Amino acid sequence: MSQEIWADVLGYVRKNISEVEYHTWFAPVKNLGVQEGSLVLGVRNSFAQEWFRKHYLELLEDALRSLGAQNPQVTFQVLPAAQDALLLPTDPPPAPPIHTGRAPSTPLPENRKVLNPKYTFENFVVGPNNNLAHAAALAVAESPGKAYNPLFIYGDVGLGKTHLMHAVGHYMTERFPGKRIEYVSTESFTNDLINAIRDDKMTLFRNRYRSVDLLLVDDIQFLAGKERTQEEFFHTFNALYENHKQIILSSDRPPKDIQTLEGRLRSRFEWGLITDIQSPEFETRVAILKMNAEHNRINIPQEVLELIARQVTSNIRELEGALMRVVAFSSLNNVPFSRAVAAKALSNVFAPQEVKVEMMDVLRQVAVHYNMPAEVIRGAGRVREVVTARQVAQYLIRELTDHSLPEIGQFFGRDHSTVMHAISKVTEALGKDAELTGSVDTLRRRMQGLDDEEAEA
Ligand SMILES: Nc1ncnc2c1ncn2[C@@H]1O[C@H](COP(=O)(O)OP(=O)(O)OP(=O)(O)O)[C@@H](O)[C@H]1O
Repeated sequence: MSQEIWADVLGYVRKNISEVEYHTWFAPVKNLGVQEGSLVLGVRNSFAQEWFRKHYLELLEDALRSLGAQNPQVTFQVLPAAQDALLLPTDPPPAPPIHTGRAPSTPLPENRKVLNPKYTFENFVVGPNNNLAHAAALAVAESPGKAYNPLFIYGDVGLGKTHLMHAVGHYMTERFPGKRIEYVSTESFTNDLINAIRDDKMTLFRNRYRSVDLLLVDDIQFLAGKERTQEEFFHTFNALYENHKQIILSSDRPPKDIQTLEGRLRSRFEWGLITDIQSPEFETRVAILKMNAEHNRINIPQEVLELIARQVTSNIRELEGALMRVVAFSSLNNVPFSRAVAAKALSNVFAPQEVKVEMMDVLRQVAVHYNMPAEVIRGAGRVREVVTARQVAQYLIRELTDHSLPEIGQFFGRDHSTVMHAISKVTEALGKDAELTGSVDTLRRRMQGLDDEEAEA
């Protein structure tokens, strides 16, 4: 996690100094972690150490302040191995952290280059919001070119489309060493095409994209309106498809909603399987945070993770960012994790939750939604509709309030295991039962004070 803090600091620094300065001074710096609230940076020699103290200390402190440090501290240490090195060419920046323990057996350098090491199936938390997309991706990884071709995954930003595509790539690299994988965004595909036309290198371009075993194309919605690219992609698609090579496409919307997409491409996109990823529900968000914390060996209490999961509800990239902020805040201020610390760390980024939802609020809303008296929901009735409303109420109370399972149980005159059962019933049905999923979403929005228009913005 200290790598993420450092990445954030570097991002801040980069915006405030010139590129030349950045590469000369910051690229060679080694992040040595946060110790007792102080960011420790390894520099090459004592000259650099002095230079940093004089010229960049304030900037670094500002960067830490933007992460929530109240009394920002930076310490510079001269790296032993580099003590006598001159200020000569810089090291490459550190590789992104690799979270998975398994390394590909015979890694293909080019595959490794294109795939994010973090984006594996092992690191993908499966929930009702993404289980179909996950299952489809796994099926494709196991029998590429045979299960579903193409596999078309769509969903809003930051929900794991790229992660799943790369996971198939990693899986294939491990299972079938020697297979060629190409991952490309639609934008890069377009740029490559433009360059190939300009430089008269179309044969090379075609060979590159038509000789792969797995082609992953991100953000295919950007094909809209690009006729020449669509034409070329059409031929690429056909060549691969006819040779039973796997194609996976991602988009922010289903093919039928991509405007100005040629009919022949649209119909091809619909040949295989179209699957979507929805926003994760509370339990999945907590599970994702938990996995992230464990990978980074951070021991963070469940209740703190739950608070973060309540703040960030739709985008997983932002959810991870929020965890990073909480970790940064607590380590830079040298205070242990707590709900209060987390709330403070996130208060600059997210509006504090204005209304504190109470159990009774949830029950009332559920009663209105299902058109039955609140007391009936709380009562002992076993009629199916009543049981469903009761389970939804318990599920939402757990998600939207801070009450524990025994407290919720008491509120309904039941014990905590009944509540646990209700929650797992609803969790199981989400994504499968459209009516129930719709009810839960509507109720959640209503209670978070979002009307539908705002929620979609
Ligand atoms: N189910 C999941 N389990 C664990 N991490 C996830 C999951 N889904 C998404 N993530 C993480 O969330 C971040 C965003 O995911 P990703 O980049 O795949 O989103 P995306 O849908 O491709 O977004 P965009 O449309 O912006 O490209 C990544 O760090 C990814 O690892």
